[in-house]
Amino acid sequence: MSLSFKGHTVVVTGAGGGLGKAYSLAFASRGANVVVNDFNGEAAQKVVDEIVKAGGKAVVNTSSVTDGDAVIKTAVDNFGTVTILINNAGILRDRGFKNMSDKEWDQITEVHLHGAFACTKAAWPIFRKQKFGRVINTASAAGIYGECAHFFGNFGQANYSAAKMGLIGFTKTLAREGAKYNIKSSVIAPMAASAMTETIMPAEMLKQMSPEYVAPFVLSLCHPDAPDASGKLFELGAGWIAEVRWERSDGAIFKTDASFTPSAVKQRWSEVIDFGKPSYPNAVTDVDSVGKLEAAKKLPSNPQATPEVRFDGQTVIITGAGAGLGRAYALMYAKLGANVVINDVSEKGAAGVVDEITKAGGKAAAAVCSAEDGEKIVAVALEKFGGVHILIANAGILRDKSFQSMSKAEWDAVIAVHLRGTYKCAKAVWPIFQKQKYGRIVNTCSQVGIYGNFGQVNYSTAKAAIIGLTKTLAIEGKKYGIIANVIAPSAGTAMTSTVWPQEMVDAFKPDFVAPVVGYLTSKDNTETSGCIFEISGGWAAQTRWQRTAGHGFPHDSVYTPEDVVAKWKDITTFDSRSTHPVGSNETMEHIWTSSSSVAFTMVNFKDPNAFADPEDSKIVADAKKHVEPPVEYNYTERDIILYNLGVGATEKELQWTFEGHEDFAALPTFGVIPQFPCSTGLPMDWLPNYNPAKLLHGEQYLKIHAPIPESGSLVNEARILEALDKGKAAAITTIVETRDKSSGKLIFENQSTVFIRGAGGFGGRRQGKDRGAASSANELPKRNPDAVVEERTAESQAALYRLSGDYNPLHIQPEFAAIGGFDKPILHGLCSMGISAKHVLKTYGPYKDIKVRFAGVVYPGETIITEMWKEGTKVIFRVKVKERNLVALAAAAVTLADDTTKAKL
Ligand SMILES: CCCCCCC[C@@H](O)CC(=O)SCCNC(=O)CCNC(=O)[C@H](O)C(C)(C)COP(=O)(O)OP(=O)(O)OC[C@H]1O[C@@H](n2cnc3c(N)ncnc32)[C@H](O)[C@@H]1OP(=O)(O)O
Repeated sequence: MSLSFKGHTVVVTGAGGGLGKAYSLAFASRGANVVVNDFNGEAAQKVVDEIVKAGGKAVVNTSSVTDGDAVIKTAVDNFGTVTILINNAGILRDRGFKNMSDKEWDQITEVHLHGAFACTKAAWPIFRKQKFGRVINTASAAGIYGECAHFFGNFGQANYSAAKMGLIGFTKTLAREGAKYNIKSSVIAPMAASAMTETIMPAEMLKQMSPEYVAPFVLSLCHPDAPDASGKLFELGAGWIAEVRWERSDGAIFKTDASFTPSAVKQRWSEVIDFGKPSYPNAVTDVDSVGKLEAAKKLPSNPQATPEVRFDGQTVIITGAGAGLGRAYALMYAKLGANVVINDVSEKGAAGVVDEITKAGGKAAAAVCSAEDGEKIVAVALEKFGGVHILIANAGILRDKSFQSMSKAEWDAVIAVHLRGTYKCAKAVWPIFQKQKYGRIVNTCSQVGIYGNFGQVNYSTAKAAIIGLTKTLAIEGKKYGIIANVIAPSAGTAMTSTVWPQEMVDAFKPDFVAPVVGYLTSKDNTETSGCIFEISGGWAAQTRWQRTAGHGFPHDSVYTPEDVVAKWKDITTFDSRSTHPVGSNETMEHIWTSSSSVAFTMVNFKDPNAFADPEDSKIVADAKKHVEPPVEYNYTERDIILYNLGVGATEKELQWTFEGHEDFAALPTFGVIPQFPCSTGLPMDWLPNYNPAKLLHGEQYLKIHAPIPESGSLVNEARILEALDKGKAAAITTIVETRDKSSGKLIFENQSTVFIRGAGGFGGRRQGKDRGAASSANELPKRNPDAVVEERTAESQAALYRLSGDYNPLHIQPEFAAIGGFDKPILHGLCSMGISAKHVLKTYGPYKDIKVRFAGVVYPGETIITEMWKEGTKVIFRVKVKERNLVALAAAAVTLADDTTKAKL
């Protein structure tokens, strides 16, 4: 199949450079007429010239995207119609949330949201009439995850994250509204090199991150013969493409009576966030709310956590609290000891709730104004109660209309109250929360924002945008003790009564949502932040992203739209390889891997040929095909302490040996431990003359991808990466990826080489391939070491260390050691590594990867000398055994953590 766009007219906004230019050239090269929109007329003209020179047809349009009519008119005037609209124009106004100005917020909303609305709105009637239309909206990893990859060195994108996530909601509703008219809308989160990234990316990667690697996919989404991708979200870059969808936990159902309290929610919180039985909803109707409410009614009273969740002395601001959900929250907080600020535009409504609370002996004050007047509301809290600890942004309105007939005023009103109102309130409490290093925020989304809904394009966009905003707040607030979550509640309120039947309005009481909000904003919630919860009638569940493993096209040439169609299944199949990314770093890693010949992370462990090498002998090729089933590793603080002690941490170093210390943490080399149950399971008996007593640890590489949790469940996957025939010996390298069990987030990558004496002679490769940072070849600088640390190991060091998971008898049993050729048991290689890495950590601070070669044996009781040389971001080191003046660790180095990683490690 060849995908031609002859007869199509494509409008590309922001097409003077970057992605927009790449789209324009690609469409034109396949026969489409192109309107190259850019406010920079010169840049747009250059693109048009290039197209025309190549024999294509294109015209310039320099209107602002907010003047969608003018943009689309250029298409109609020049080519008679428009069939495809690529909403690509965008700007950045990055700023930490505290310092973000309203102007910076509004400018982003204006271009991304109002711009996409205006252009799509102008094209829509034409699409409907001709019964064909394609819309591509441009989101970003920043929108999906609330942050841009730290690779780009970027923090401070609350405005951009909100707008980009808003466009995902926008697309989902457009897809529903257009279905009947063959109008399909998809949304992409592309990663491509730009002026901004040029300074920090290696040249090879820059080439592969070019917009040319994004454009073919966009073409494939727009072609009439391509697979249907309407309403779908894709992440892509450097030739790697994956689909992203929502995944929801089964959640917990609570008895809907007086025992449904924040304490009851606390008691069963682990059930709410348990993804053991996930579902993949696609629409607001994909939940049996009535069934759940019925089930809730039949339950016995809810068990309560002790001590009770309370809010004594805390002040809560609730917007839109004059009725409905806001009122229910207010009554609950007041009952549990909080001072409550009741914000509402209705004076009567606010006064009524204040009265109700005061009469019941509680404390409340009214703030009668729009939610957009965040400062005024906060001023009331400060004046009446002297502070603020919790913000519930709840105010909202509906202006439902089909997209075709929605007016700009209806669009603007909903975006203003929901999105800008939420922003303004969060902005007003932020400096207070930052200063007091405490704050809780619950923002209000809706299932309509998550899944899209017919007739609510304004509402779904605003609500989705609130998800993006909240995720950024969670990220930026973390170091200040600020926790922010977003809820999608369904309850019978004045607002829903306009769209729900009365019996549902009566049944789904706002009181059945409030306790979850209470728990989320309590002191008791110290972990859950940046998450989305769907709540209705006693049921609460968490909703998160799930992403396919996707497909990475090879980089020898740019892939084509036809290639995309051929690989559609790989791109869009959700299976056991799918992940639950929570940050854009994971996207970056994926892209980085797919575009780098030396990185091995994120390999497809299920692909038996993942490490196939034409130079391998048959026996090696077969061994590499072995796929070990994933193995779990569960641990607690106790395991961390045991490990830390095993590598010489002392009772004086409480951050490593006392779980109550405020900086309690695992030493970074703990990262080699969780893989043990998995990597040691890989069969080695295919090697000739294999004798486990002759096995020595040869090399180790550890990369730490994410902060090490203090406890948890991790899942390991292991494969043989390389098998070298060293003649007399075999050098076998395994690769293990260790992920967080619930989020799927990559935490560690290990590459371990074992040297098995007497097991060579099986043929094939003798020298290893370049494994990038994992390769061992560090020349020692020709100067004296910059730092030296000495530490005597204990006679019992190996006996203690082995309890962390390496039970090899070589380290404890004299007879076994004798078979291995040693007079007495030897120290674990990884124990020596852990001790010396601790020296590096104490001298130079945290690092994000480490590699060593075990060059000589260390015996327990001997003294380790770590010599260090700082070379830029690397610390090269060598370990000697003092008593025998022998090198034990050679070719050793760490890469120091940059500032961003440091904050996270
Ligand atoms: C979690 C994942 C699983 C991990 C399981 C680990 C289980 C643990 O319980 C086991 C341990 O902890 S053992 C203790 C730690 N290790 C040691 O003490 C080994 C110390 N090293 C040695 O004795 C020698 O270097 C020795 C014996 C390794 C090599 O010495 P020689 O035989 O003299 O080799 P040499 O002549 O110098 O070189 C031959 C070829 O081999 C390559 N090579 C050398 N040292 C290597 C090493 N450490 N790792 C990998 N390759 C190594 C050389 O480059 C050379 O290659 P070529 O011939 O192609 O040039």
